[in-house]
Amino acid sequence: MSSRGGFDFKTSASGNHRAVTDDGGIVTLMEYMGKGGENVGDELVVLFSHLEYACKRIAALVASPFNSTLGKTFGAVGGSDDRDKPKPLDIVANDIILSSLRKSGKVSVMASEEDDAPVWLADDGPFVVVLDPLDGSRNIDASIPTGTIFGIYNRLVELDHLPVEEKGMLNSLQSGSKLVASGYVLYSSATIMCTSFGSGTHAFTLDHSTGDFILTHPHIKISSRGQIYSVNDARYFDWPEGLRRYIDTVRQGKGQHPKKYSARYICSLVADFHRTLLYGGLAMNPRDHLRLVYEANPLSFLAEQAGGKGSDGKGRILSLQPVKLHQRLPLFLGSPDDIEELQSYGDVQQKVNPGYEV
Ligand SMILES: O=P(O)(O)OC[C@H]1O[C@](O)(COP(=O)(O)O)[C@@H](O)[C@@H]1O
Repeated sequence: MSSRGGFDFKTSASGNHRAVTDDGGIVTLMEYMGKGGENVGDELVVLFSHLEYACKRIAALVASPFNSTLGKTFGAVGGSDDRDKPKPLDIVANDIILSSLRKSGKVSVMASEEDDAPVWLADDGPFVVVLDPLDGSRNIDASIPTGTIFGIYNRLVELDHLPVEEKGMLNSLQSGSKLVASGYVLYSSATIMCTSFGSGTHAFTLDHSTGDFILTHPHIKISSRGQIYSVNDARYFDWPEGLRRYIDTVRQGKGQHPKKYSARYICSLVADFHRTLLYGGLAMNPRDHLRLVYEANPLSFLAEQAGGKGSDGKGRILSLQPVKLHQRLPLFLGSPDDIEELQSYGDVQQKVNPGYEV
């Protein structure tokens, strides 16, 4: 048994850790963040308690028998013709999170993949939240896993004097290296919140009987190499030469790691990344598709905190300065040695993007 952050960690025969209190009890997310654990500060705890509540509502919604109607895309929402139509689930998820963050009083601005511009919430909110409320929502009707991705920054107080629109935008365009915390919530057979406050990556599993997120995966360590690559393989003929050579090499077991790699692709970023964190290897989307602010930065932060890497195929994601809120880029996440080997092929970013239909 070892001790970290005020809690003891028991190691099972399989090598997994489980956090326990002195009296053998379990550790909830709120306890872990609080004074007996990481002590991240009361304001962040309040923010997380609201985010946690919102994500539990989304978890219930994606598992609801009524979401087969809710999940359908009805085109633009908001016009008078749309008044009685159900909203797509990613818009509903966005509304749920916005309302929770507003109630927390701890968020000055929220920038969401679903909104054209950041939404200013409270002048004195200490934090900025960027998020993708329901990634992978195209999978909902087949009950394939989806997820919420979020990043949290401090409000830049030196910008307080600027007009709301301007300071909202500049606060939301902070570099990933300034993240205070980030995370995702995976809605799958289990609902899992995986998060980092800058000292390791930890996953908490929702206990539906109590409504608490329980620490189940403290200090996740991604293996230096894996044996799995995750990519939309049907795009092979649109890939650049370097990426084709890399994938051809590792699937034949002729790479630096002399093992034949296997392919896995759920086409739901949170699920593909979660598997990669736990099993190692690479999760990638080589075309300009995923968003720097809402997806690449928060997930790269988690990858690095677990000992892995987040790259755009050339260099470190967290060192990039976002210039546009909805900026898209190629994304490669995973085991450090696998990412380095991939980058050594040079030409791995997909330049052509012909507009795929599925
Ligand atoms: O079509 P591709 O290139 O395989 O992209 C799939 C990726 O797109 C996503 O569905 C996100 O796309 P959206 O932001 O358009 O929903 C990810 O969950 C998934 O990893």
